Amino acid sequence: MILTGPEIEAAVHDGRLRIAPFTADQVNPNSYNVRLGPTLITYTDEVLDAHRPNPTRETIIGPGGHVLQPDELYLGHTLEEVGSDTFVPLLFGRSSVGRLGLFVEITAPIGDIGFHGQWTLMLTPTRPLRVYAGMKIGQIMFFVSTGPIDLYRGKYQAATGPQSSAYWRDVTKLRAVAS
Ligand SMILES: O=c1ccn([C@H]2C[C@H](O)[C@@H](COP(=O)(O)OP(=O)(O)OP(=O)(O)O)O2)c(=O)[nH]1
Repeated sequence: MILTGPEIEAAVHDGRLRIAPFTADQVNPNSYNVRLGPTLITYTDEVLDAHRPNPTRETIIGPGGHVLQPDELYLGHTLEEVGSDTFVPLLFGRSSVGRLGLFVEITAPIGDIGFHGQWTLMLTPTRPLRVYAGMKIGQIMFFVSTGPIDLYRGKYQAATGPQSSAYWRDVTKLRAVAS
């Protein structure tokens, strides 16, 4: 089951859902529109290494916006902190943004129950596209869960701003367990 707009609003008011900042005009019939935050990061190495941290360069989107280039992966973030200890959040693009050829996530729309923070957006344009900080870029849906809840304690908890891949932490952890 998916939360309807009025139920999203009710859940924010009674604390089952945390969206900060929250405004009623971002509520959709069955999702909440999230806005693009001002910070983008891009990887600087030509070849990325899944087993190591990869260096990044930061760009702050100015008042005139910033043109995203195809063949580049931009990690952006939501302005809002969104999370719930009750519901399962799923992030998608907005249709109007998809119609401009922009993907806002790559194969990983699922949020964990218990994750709280700004969401990292994986922005990949299909052609050059000027984006603006504060634009309503994506939407998050909330699913009712069933079964006991084991809250998220993962690598991206309490994220502020775009988070580069911490996959390397999985590898470090595996090596520590193996040794
Ligand atoms: O596009 C997305 C998808 C998810 N998240 C957040 C919410 C989610 O709860 C958290 C972790 O996502 P996931 O479980 O897919 O990451 P992981 O690579 O499995 O890391 P972990 O081991 O921390 O779970 O990242 C984002 O910021 N952006």
